[in-house]
Amino acid sequence: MEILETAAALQTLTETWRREGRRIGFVPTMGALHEGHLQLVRTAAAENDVVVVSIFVNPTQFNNADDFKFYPRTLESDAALLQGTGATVIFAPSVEQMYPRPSVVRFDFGPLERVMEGAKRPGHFNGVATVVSKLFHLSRPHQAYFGQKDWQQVAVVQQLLADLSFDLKLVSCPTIREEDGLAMSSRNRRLRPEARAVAPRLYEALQLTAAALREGLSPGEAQQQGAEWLQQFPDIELEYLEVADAQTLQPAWAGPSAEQPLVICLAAWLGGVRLIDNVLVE
Ligand SMILES: Nc1ncnc2c1ncn2[C@@H]1O[C@H](COP(=O)(O)OP(=O)(O)OP(=O)(O)O)[C@@H](O)[C@H]1O
Ligand SMILES: CC(C)(CO)[C@@H](O)C(=O)[O-]
Ligand code: BAL
Repeated sequence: MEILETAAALQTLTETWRREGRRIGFVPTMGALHEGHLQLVRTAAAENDVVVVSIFVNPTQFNNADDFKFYPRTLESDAALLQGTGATVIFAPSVEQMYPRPSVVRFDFGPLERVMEGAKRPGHFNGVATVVSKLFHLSRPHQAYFGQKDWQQVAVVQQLLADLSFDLKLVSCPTIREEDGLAMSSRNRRLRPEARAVAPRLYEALQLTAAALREGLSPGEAQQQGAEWLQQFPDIELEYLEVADAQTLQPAWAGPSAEQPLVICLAAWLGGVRLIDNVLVE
């Protein structure tokens, strides 16, 4: 499995693949790979002829300098993990390759990014949309694979595809969890043991909130119950826990229905590490 480091090299390769009529799957990542990423790659390999996996810690989507600085970078072990998953090529560019000059185009996703991750991480989705657009142009995928752990990101990228008429399909894949329920995340490896021990409570809080909704509590009441339950864990500093329409991500006013599935999303700090998770309530 080759590692390409320049935009030109990837473009040449994907141009050839397109000419040969090969179906291209694409999995964008920021590296520090875990089983969640590997599942995306395996799915992409099963549904396409060739698979590009990008590994790039994208500076423009970080609004916190320390988060960017301490984001794990483990290219060598990532390449080893990808062996046998069906990845054809790794694209691991430098910042200069991706941003030969500072980008000035700005994306505004309206109400979609005025909530949750968009509200708490100003500029985050502009950075995601910028880099994802560039990566789509370079990898020329027929299908791109994203994880539902980043539910809002999937909604934003769907909007991006529609607004800019990208000719590719977004495939969103289920969240892969540790045995104790914690959503796999590259940032988990930065958790200190005390924080790691309490981290599964995040998923438990989401499940409790989902159960409250199913029992007939209003979204507001269920949300409050989930947030209050988390208060018993002093190592968890909740940033938000929100019950939202699963499509529009706007705050939900009624319980789940066939027409309006809901998503419960949260973000929390555990000893300096910020984690997110969500569950769908249909
Ligand atoms: N546990 C998971 N299950 C399924 N997909 C996942 C999981 N974790 C991440 N992904 C997906 O992998 C892709 C790359 O994500 P990324 O490299 O940011 O990993 P990450 O583990 O989410 O890291 P972090 O949350 O610490 O930034 C995204 O589409 C993301 O949604
Ligand atoms: C899609 C992505 C690779 C863009 O940098 C990133 O936001 C991520 O890892 O989810
Ligand atoms: N998985 C989302 C990337 C980020 O947190 O910046």
